[in-house]
Amino acid sequence: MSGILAPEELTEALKRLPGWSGDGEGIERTAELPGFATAIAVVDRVAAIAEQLDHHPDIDIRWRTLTFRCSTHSAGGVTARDLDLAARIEEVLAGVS
Ligand SMILES: C[C@H](O)[C@H](O)[C@H]1CNC2=NC(N)=NC(=O)C2=N1
Repeated sequence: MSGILAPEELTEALKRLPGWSGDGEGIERTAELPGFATAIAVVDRVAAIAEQLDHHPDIDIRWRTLTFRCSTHSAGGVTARDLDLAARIEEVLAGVS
């Protein structure tokens, strides 16, 4: 089981995740894609990764703007699993924009 990150650990981790911000409650990033179809393709790839990891982000879809929010519901905060998921979301975004 991963535990909730200490505030200093979270601050350090966010330095390695440009574009992501957050606090003990969750981390998030917004990304604007070239269009709606691309945004949905990103959501589809992230969904496959989330199923693999058994760890799922909250996703807000507004036309071509996506907001991903990662927190570990069962732990009530941000854990290493959220950092891993955020890094994987970054890989997907890097592949399309
Ligand atoms: C049973 C299953 O492992 C849990 O419900 C998982 C699924 N995905 C999850 N995703 C996130 N973000 N937090 C969780 O606590 C969580 N729990």
